[in-house]
Amino acid sequence: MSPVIRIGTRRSKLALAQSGMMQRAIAAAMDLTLEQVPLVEIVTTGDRVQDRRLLEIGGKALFTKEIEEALLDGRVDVAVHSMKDVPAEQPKGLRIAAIPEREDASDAFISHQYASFDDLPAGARFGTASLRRQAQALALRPDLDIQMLRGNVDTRLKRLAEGEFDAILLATAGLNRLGLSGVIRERLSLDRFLPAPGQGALAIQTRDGDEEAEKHARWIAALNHPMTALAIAAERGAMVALEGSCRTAVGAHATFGDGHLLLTTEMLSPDGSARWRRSGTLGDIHASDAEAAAHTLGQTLGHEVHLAAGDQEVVSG
Ligand SMILES: NCc1[nH]cc(CCC(=O)O)c1CC(=O)O
Repeated sequence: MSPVIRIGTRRSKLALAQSGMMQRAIAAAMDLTLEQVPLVEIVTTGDRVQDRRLLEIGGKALFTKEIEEALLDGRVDVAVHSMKDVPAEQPKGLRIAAIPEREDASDAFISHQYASFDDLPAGARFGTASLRRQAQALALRPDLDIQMLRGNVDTRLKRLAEGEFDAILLATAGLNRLGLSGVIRERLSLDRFLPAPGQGALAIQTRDGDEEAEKHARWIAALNHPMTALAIAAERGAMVALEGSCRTAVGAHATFGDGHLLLTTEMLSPDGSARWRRSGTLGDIHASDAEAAAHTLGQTLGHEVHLAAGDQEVVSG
């Protein structure tokens, strides 16, 4: 049987786990076989370059660019991304057709010797390449020795196992999707380690335009989880307002309670010595324009954080 929808994916284990989940969901929703929804592996610059901070080689679009090119040329019909890695602006001709239900948004603490973040001894070697995780860790524990740690999840766990670090942080969602939740020593509180905007969620991207592509987008829309999409709209609104520079440590997380969407967003100085945070709520979450309102809430709070940080030195290096 010939393919009906081809899914472009990075070939890291995490990307394959995530796109495999979506392959099964799409096949089930459309009553297709898995062979009719094949995975097409694409190597991205972000996968090839493992030794420098992403922002030094051009930012997070490096994980999505080659896949988006394949989508635009019609080599694939759908792309599955970690929401966290999707830049604020969609390239012309592409759109996010669905945001499935979010996994756990938290960060996970992983260590062989220490059971929790608070158990780390003075000067412990703490591996991360994320400015946000670095700043949040230093805000609580300025004594930590932050060390550069890039690479996919397996590489990071291997380097921890080899004794290069005392502890590392990884997204809980990625570990859960890989069946590696057993390595987690502590699920960090969302309050102390406010996640990256979109952490734990996936984005299903499609092409605009021709009738075939529109048909795919309508099918894919069945996988959208409206409450997740609303939370993501708010978090990404904050991200847009805060990302004046890619050298900032930014967190944003939205949750639901009492019929309200609650958003918290923050920016930190890279050394964690300063932290600016705002929270706000959106009441009418079932209104037809709720997503736009959530995005506006995010932008407003992000802007307030930006103003509060003012001319402070939030840029390192
Ligand atoms: N930047 C890499 C990346 N992009 C998405 C995830 C995890 C999965 C997710 O957040 O949904 C990870 C790895 C990590 O931060 O541990």
